[in-house]
Amino acid sequence: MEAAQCCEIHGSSVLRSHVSDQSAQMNGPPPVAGLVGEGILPITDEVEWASVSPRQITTEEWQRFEDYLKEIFGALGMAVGSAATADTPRRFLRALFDATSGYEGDEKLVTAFETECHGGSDCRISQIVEGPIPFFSLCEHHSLPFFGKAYVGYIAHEHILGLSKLTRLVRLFARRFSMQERIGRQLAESLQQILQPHGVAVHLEAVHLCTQMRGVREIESSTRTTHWRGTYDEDPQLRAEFFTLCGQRGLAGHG
Ligand SMILES: Nc1nc2c(ncn2[C@@H]2O[C@H](COP(=O)(O)OP(=O)(O)OP(=O)(O)O)[C@@H](O)[C@H]2O)c(=O)[nH]1
Ligand SMILES: [Zn+2]
Repeated sequence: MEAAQCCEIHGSSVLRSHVSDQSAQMNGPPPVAGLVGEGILPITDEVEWASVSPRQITTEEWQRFEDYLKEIFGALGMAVGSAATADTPRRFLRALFDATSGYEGDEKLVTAFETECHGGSDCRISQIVEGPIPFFSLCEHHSLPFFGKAYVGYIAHEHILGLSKLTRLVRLFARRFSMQERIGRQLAESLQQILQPHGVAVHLEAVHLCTQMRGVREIESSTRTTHWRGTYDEDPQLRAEFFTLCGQRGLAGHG
């Protein structure tokens, strides 16, 4: 289905972003890094994704956190101090820091290309759908993982995004303490802002360990969320086509 009035690729890079270096992340105390603010991203010709509130953990704080964890793990029953567990607090902290790297932004996130859409009926483009994009997040209620697949679609107007940037955008928002609904909303809102497309569609399927390994201990169900903007909001046929393009790959983690 031809979904909207639009475009062919014109070819110039028009949007760029910048954020701090993350290369030292896995090697001990984390570097100072920028924090992308909650919600909508500021989009201008020179996109700045960073520097809202740096994540700063000093060497002293890092050591203190390791000590807290050693005490907690020990109280829970871990044989702390054995050859196998001596570094567990440090590993755990690093893993948490890595899992929340979305707060630091992504310096390679935004490269968009101009299209030739001028809104005329002779200028049309169909849906662009990327997925499944695997993601991992931590629920902010229990700090336990939830993970699954994201599908992101849009109908371009004057700009399209480099395909890899859709994956980067999913990970930017997922790799934080979050909620599934928020990740979907942030994806929809940021794409709307970056590209000002005719429409945006976001579908997430995930399983939440906080409902599987504890609490209700429900291991069969998954959680599916959708967010629609623009033409998707108005057109059920477009939404149906989006799901067809997603391929109905099955439940999170099995697709
Ligand atoms: N809507 C939504 N809820 C979530 C998400 N992640 C976790 N939750 C829910 O957050 C709720 C927190 O509820 P509480 O009653 O405060 O916590 P709890 O006592 O641990 O609740 P139970 O998990 O039911 O045992 C739970 O129902 C979780 O299932 C999410 O991404 N979206
Ligand atoms: Zn939870």
